[in-house]
Amino acid sequence: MVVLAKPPALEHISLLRSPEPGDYFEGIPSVDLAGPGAARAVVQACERFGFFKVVTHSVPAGVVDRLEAEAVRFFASPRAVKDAYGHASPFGYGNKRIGRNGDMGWLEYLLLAIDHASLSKASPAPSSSLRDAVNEYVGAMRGMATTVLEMVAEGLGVSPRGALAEMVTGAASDQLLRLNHYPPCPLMHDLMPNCSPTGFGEHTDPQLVSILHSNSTAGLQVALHDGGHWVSVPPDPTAFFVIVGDSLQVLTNGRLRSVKHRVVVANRLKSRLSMIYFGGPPVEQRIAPLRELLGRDGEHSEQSMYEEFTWGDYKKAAYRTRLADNRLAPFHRRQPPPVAMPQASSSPPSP
Ligand SMILES: C=C1C[C@]23C[C@H]1CC[C@H]2[C@@]12CCC[C@@](C)(C(=O)O1)[C@H]2[C@@H]3C(=O)O
Ligand SMILES: O=C(O)CCC(=O)C(=O)O
Repeated sequence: MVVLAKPPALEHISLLRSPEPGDYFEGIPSVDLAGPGAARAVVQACERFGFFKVVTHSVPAGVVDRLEAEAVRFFASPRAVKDAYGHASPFGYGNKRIGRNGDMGWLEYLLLAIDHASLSKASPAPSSSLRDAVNEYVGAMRGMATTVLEMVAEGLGVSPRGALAEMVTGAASDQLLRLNHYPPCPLMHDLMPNCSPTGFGEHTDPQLVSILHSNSTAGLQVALHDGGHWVSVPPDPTAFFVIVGDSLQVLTNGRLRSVKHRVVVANRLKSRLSMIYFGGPPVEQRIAPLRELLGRDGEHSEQSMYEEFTWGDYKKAAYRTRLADNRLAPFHRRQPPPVAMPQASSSPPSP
């Protein structure tokens, strides 16, 4: 048996089967947020996939292009310059290491905290032009997150319509932006053409919603709720992708489900560049199913599937986990014992 050694740069990075052209999944729902029936379409997509594509939106191309150009410039700068922006812990520049517990991927990134509507002082800004581009981009993402969450509320019959949206746009909300750069890895493809390095390992996002944009290099895969198969998402730099997070799953008592996703670095020539906005609530926010979804006026048709927690509790627990862990599992309520059927006195004893 021939055992091929992984190049040292790839040590600790797991390999995935290289996707084939036929792996592109064409069934990802597309939603025009301004179109008729958008609220229903958003809820349906979130229930079925926990993921959808926003096709018609009002984010000017210039806002995306400006941030993308800043990101390209930053990632092209010398390593020493990038390292000056901190080894992401959690904010700042990170290279291969994700989180604190040993996860590694074939990428470099800049993870930034957002205070209300602009880059937080806790996040180092590589340049004032990058800071401006981030602030402008985050403004657009907050707008889109608001629309999406208002539609979720409307589609589920929750009032007020802003109940979910205000959790991520209020002054104390906990928002993040990550710029990811996945360089190609031709050496790996020469060694093992059927395998590709993991760019970003499988995980669900802890927040309510995440909004992803990428250039035209493929790599994103999502796990289908129906069967758990991994499918490749066709890239579309004119669109945005909305990802349901764990907190929205709990707030809707499991009606909308967070989606597992990952990135595989399969293009041997071109970098993938992605920008992802994470909409999280204030630290003190109680995360529990919305009252309307548990039945009204004491007519308790449905019980909460989760133990109650705050976003602060969840985040603290999340930072102790590995990327692929199921972070909601510890908060799942155990099913109440089944109610015993009364025995009819005339029934014969069971054998
Ligand atoms: C192993 C990790 C890495 C975490 C924390 C912990 C579990 C979940 C990861 C994420 C996933 C979504 C974005 C992020 C920013 C988040 O909020 O949770 C990530 C964070 C990080 O990259 O630092
Ligand atoms: O780069 C991508 O397409 C996905 C990135 C991602 O999942 C993340 O940054 O949490």
